Amino acid sequence: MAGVPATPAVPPVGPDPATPLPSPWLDFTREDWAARRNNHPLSLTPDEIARVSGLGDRVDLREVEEVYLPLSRLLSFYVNATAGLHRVTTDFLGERPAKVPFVIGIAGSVAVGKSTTARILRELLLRWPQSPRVDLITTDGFLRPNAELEARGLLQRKGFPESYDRRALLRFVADVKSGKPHVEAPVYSHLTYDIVEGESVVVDQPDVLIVEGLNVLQPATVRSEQRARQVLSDYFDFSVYVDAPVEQLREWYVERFLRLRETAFASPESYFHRYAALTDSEARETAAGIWQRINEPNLVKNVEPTRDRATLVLRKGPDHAVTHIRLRRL
Ligand SMILES: Nc1ncnc2c1ncn2[C@@H]1O[C@H](COP(=O)(O)OP(=O)(O)O)[C@@H](O)[C@H]1O
Ligand SMILES: CC(C)(COP(=O)(O)O)[C@@H](O)C(=O)NCCC(=O)O
Repeated sequence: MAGVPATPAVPPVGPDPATPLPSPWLDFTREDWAARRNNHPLSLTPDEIARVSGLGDRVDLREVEEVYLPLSRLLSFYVNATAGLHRVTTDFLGERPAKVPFVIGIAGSVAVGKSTTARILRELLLRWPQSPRVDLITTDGFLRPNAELEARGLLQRKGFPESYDRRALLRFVADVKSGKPHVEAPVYSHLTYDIVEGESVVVDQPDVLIVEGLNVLQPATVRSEQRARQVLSDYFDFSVYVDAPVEQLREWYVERFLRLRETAFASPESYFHRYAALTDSEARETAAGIWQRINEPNLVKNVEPTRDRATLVLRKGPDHAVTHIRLRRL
């Protein structure tokens, strides 16, 4: 028997929950990204080669030219465009334009290369007329002193969000961003493994401030932060997450530890002086233990979940070579 024609399905009202949202990202292979240089022919000047080489003999100049130089170009466009936005807003308000620094956040795991990325970008940003003064700050200066961490049972949680004075960090960046002169930040020593009492660094109305640290893209987690309704990244004009597979990170951490054993740990002043006498295999085991106890759990729980909040993700493979780049377009 011929069946009764089925009632046509009524399409649901509103977006189909099964339809994926458009991706907010533009994805580039390293080759695609390097080809951006064709639109903006760029090469390192002899001066830049000298300054970047001074950052460490392991930094590959071709990598700098193909990956970081185009990024510094893109950043210089953002700095210009942001200054333009600021100008129209002050015009609209009838206010006198004040100098407002462009703030860049750099996030990622311990040992991924945040400090190196920050230092390379600082050197390269200096070439653009928009950014003659670039200051760099690391968030380790806002770690709580060891005595306080110990009293709170947090000495084995260095680098976790709760080990920082996040309110002081937020205030510091807010002050710099508001154009305040002479803003001071505390200083952390990797040698003594503690805050250096009585020492500070001063940031004095730069054109660009780079803020580098594990947790710079952290959302509000504790109640007092949720009440304050402000987080550090609210003050960022651009942010970079430096990314790499966890096995690779573990290896870089262990390698760096082995190198430090021959250099910094050898100093009697070093908190880790006792590690200087370790054999190779003992040193590897010690480093892998610290990685597994502290840095990897922090990466998994607190750092990596912030990756998608960044404006740009640099994904690295072996030898710190950047293999993929994602740029937020929405
Ligand atoms: N682009 C790079 N090229 C070569 N080596 C790098 C690069 N970035 C970082 N490294 C090396 O990797 C290690 C970790 O880098 P570092 O910048 O100290 O990491 P983080 O600040 O994220 O802990 C260091 O030994 C550094 O010399
Ligand atoms: C100092 C750090 C917390 C990094 O701080 P950051 O500048 O990213 O805020 C980290 O490098 C560290 O020392 N972690 C403790 C575990 C370890 O000894 O590796």
